[in-house]
Amino acid sequence: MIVDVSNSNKIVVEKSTVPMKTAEAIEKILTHNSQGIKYQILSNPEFLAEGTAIQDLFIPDRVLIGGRETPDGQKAIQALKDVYAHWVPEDRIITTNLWTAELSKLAANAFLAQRISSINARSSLCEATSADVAQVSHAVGKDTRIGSKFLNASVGFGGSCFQKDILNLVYICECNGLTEVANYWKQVIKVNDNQKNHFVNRIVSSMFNTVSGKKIDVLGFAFKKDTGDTRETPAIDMCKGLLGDKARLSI
Ligand SMILES: NC(=O)C1=CN([C@@H]2O[C@H](COP(=O)(O)OP(=O)(O)OC[C@H]3O[C@@H](n4cnc5c(N)ncnc54)[C@H](O)[C@@H]3O)[C@@H](O)[C@H]2O)C=CC1
Ligand SMILES: O=C(O)[C@H]1O[C@H](OP(=O)(O)OP(=O)(O)OC[C@H]2O[C@@H](n3ccc(=O)[nH]c3=O)[C@H](O)[C@@H]2O)[C@H](O)[C@@H](O)[C@@H]1O
Repeated sequence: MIVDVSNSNKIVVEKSTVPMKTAEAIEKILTHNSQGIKYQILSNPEFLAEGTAIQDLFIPDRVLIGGRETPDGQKAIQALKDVYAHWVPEDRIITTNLWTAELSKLAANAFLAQRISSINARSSLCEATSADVAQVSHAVGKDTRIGSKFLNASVGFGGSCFQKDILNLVYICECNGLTEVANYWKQVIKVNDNQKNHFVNRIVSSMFNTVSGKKIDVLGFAFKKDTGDTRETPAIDMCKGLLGDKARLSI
């Protein structure tokens, strides 16, 4: 499609979160069909979160641009950098090679998800020992090396990206023979699944070990606050668990 409408050299920017080496695949396809036109592919992953999209766009922690380490690649990077320079300070624009940019996006999401699984795993321990997980988070997060963000215990992370991106990372690890590393990341998802089951079990046990025939209202079905997005929301798994015990749900 790009080839059909291109009548001069083009820069193609990858914004979606993609498997590593997608830029290479795009480059091959475009170059193969190029009819003399030159294409530069850039990886410019999106880091916005739902609910804060506009703020994240205007004041991003960083903008990441990956491109080829050739003179043409560097020229393309500079062209995109010039666009962002209209509102993003230069020291927040990071430039790398293509593969680093693609992997950095996956790594960032995996890291965030890992923090949530870490605190959620701790929340089970807190329940077993009468410690207060919110106070543990507060105390741990005060260490500036750790930081306080993304340490809220929850019923498990949801949304369309974290699990998909970790599985993407797992796939890359397995393709490169890094089974142990793949297993490490799989564990983040396993802890998340356990957390969702644990929440259902707690509801059931607090309602005299059965929810059969009982009416339960579900408030807040989206995967997090300030969004109407229900993709991969933990509420789906919770509702399935409760329906499995024949609860009557009102959402
Ligand atoms: N939703 C978000 O807050 C963020 C999303 N992203 C990334 O941006 C990308 C898009 O995310 P969303 O807009 O949420 O997803 P979405 O599912 O709402 O939109 C994806 C679109 O791509 C189309 N599509 C899927 N496969 C295709 C194919 N093979 N060829 C052509 N079109 C195809 C779908 O029809 C759909 O319109 C994903 O890679 C996601 O990881 C990154 C940061 C934030
Ligand atoms: O690649 C993406 O799509 C985006 O994925 C996440 O953004 P998003 O999924 O919109 O939402 P988050 O705010 O990260 O929350 C994800 C899940 O983690 C949960 N969460 C978050 C923080 C926390 O402390 N505890 C916790 O359980 C939320 O409730 C939610 O279910 C990342 O935060 C964005 O940087 C990234 O661009």
